[in-house]
Amino acid sequence: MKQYLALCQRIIDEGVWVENARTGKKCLTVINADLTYDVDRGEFPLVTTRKSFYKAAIAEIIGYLRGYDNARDFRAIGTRTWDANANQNSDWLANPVRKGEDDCGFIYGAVARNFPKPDGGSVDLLRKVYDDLKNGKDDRGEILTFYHPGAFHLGCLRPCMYSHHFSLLGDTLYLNSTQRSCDVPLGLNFNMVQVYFLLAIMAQITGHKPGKAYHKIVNAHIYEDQLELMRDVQLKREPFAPPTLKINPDIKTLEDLETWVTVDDFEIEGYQFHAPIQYPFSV
Ligand SMILES: Nc1nc(=O)c2c([nH]1)NC[C@@H]1CN(c3ccc(C(=O)N[C@@H](CCC(=O)O)C(=O)O)cc3)CN21
Ligand SMILES: O=c1ccn([C@H]2C[C@H](O)[C@@H](COP(=O)(O)O)O2)c(=O)[nH]1
Repeated sequence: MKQYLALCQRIIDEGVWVENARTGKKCLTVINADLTYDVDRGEFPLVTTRKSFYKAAIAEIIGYLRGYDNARDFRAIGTRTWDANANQNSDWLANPVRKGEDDCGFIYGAVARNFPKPDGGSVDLLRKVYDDLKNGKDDRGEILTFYHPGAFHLGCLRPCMYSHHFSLLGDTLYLNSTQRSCDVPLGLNFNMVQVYFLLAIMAQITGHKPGKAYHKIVNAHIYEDQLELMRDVQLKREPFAPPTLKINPDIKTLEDLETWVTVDDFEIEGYQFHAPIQYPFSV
């Protein structure tokens, strides 16, 4: 939480205004931030200086792991985060590949679970990483990537947190996640939860202890219409101690995650938070 607030303050102190053509808004921007989550100590990086909807963040990443490609499926598992990008982005609405209401196209997990090979067919990247880790193997390339520059025209948005690289040291699992673009007031609130969650759940279903998760952000920004709320409201509040995430111990395999798991298999203990803040969202 302290590192989150420090990043917000750094953007305000050192950020540079950058025009963004896609949203038509200016963003106060810094380049490069490195966050570390102590998954081994169970410190869940949930924002406490406003109420955070962590179940929606978990639902979103479960949707990625399942390879979802439409906002309806994301809603059914507990998040509305893809509604706007699927249905309100004018470039996407005009794209002939869009399959109608709620379609997101070829994005995130839909790419990773069915990554096209240049010589034909596709690879399921998550299955490869999972099978290797479950067998105690780390070939120094246990990478789940959502990034396929040759397929950007087939989806409503390029992935932001686009790469998750797992490593085994003895029986401890580590994760390095990389994010190219980060909406710090809204998106990062979710992305911190997701990086922690991904290491914790992969450790559980592959039978390892979780170590640290390292989260690299390249372009970290605050949109012009979010600045006042961040500077004058959220940053004036004192953070609380981090809560703990409890994961249903019956989740034992990737198949469990793909089939019966819901957001109610994840609960937090000891979450103290300040009042919600509604930040504007840019499509
Ligand atoms: N501009 C922008 N920022 C993002 O963070 C973002 C995108 N676009 N597009 C793709 C996904 C969608 N994400 C989202 C979308 C909405 C919220 C959001 O509205 N969060 C609210 C309420 C969540 C709830 O009630 O469940 C919040 O206060 O955190 C967060 C992340 C993250 N990504
Ligand atoms: O997980 C996510 C997904 C998206 N974002 C933010 C980062 C940017 O503000 C927009 C994406 O816009 P681009 O023009 O494609 O960079 O969404 C996020 O923070 N986290």
